[in-house]
Amino acid sequence: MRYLTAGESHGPQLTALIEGLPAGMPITEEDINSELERRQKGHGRGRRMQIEKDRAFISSGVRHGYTLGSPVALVVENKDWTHWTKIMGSDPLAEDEAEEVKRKITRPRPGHADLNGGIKYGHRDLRNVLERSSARETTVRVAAGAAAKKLLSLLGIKIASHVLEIGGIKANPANYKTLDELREKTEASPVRCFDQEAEAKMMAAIDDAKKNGDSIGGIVEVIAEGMPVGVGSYVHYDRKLDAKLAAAMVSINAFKGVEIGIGFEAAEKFGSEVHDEIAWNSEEGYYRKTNRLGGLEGGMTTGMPIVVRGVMKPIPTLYKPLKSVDIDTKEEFTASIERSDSCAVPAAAVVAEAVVAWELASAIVDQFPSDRFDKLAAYLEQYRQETKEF
Ligand SMILES: Cc1cc2nc3c(=O)[nH]c(=O)nc-3n(C[C@H](O)[C@H](O)[C@H](O)COP(=O)(O)O)c2cc1C
Ligand SMILES: C=C(O[C@@H]1CC(C(=O)O)=C[C@@H](OP(=O)(O)O)[C@H]1O)C(=O)O
Repeated sequence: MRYLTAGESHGPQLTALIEGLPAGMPITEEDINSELERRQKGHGRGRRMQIEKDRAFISSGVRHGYTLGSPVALVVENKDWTHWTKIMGSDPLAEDEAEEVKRKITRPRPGHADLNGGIKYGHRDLRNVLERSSARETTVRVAAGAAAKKLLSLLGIKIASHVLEIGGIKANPANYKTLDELREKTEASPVRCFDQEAEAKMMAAIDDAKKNGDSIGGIVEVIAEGMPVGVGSYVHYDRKLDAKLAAAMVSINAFKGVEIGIGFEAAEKFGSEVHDEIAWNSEEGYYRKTNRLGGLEGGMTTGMPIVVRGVMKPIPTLYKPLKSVDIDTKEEFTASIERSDSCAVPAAAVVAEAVVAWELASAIVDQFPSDRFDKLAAYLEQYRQETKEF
């Protein structure tokens, strides 16, 4: 399975084009819209989120609520577009109006793609870079992820995400019995945090950063339960599922690191404290007595919950701006900004959930017979039984 996205932050629309969803899988716009709504929430978001009301339109590949096996295209309109029709229009501009219409940007923002992208593509108007490098694109990544989540849920695989840390405030380890309970608690939290004490402190930290014209980052965690054993492969570097998950997480705007299972903590432990002992019973088949390796060994699923964490750097656009250099005059300047998020970690947790869902669904579709959804579901059921008795 694969997907591409298109669209500029202030252009008319964003699109995700998905190939490989099995035919005959039930899906509705509501399945996608509920995920889009989750991504828009979170304490610390800026004024843009008050303008947008993200809704997906399924423009192809689905008929009467079922996938056709043909490419699925998902379109989300940018409501802000109405304010940018001239600035972002595709029609050529008359020479005398060009400069004033374009809202040309010659001042690259530290921490953004502006300068590198301008140099690479030869754009002296850095708007041509920032329009696409903006995290607005994560809207349609979440839309594609929603289709993947639907496939997973129909195959009995659950996925959830939550925030572990914001601006140095750490949540106590989430203590939950089921993923549904984790989800219920974190959905109700303005920072998607299970620990209510930490939640209050995180919100205060976001408010403080905003008051000081600054921004903060944090850590999110994604957990998926119910993956069959042996998804992914050890035989080639590019078939290892842990590698795909790591790439997917770091591909999210502002994500700078990934951990699987106990992650970096493994560096300070003995092997006997890290590796998960293997056991078997007739009900579950093989299982691990612990899950410190986060459901992945040798680039394949173990059948235990998949646990992936990602770290998001603080948002780069600051009301207390950093210094940079104007690419036309080469003079130093201090940037002035109109609007920005001060913390988008809660929203990024939803994006992380979407990209992990995509990689898991994709690995399943690529590994098992999947032209037809009913055949895939039946095959997977049989495979699960076989792996239990192996
Ligand atoms: C959900 C989300 C919202 C974001 N909002 C902003 C924002 O309002 N302002 C900003 O400067 N960066 C924001 N970012 C981060 C930038 O898009 C990102 O740092 C930039 O494109 C450079 O990419 P890099 O940090 O991955 O190198 C956001 C990221 C995510 C995931
Ligand atoms: C629009 C979204 O996030 C945007 C991501 C973003 C950036 O630089 O990444 C900058 C801001 O956009 P604008 O420049 O229009 O104020 C955020 O609002 C979104 O998440 O839907």
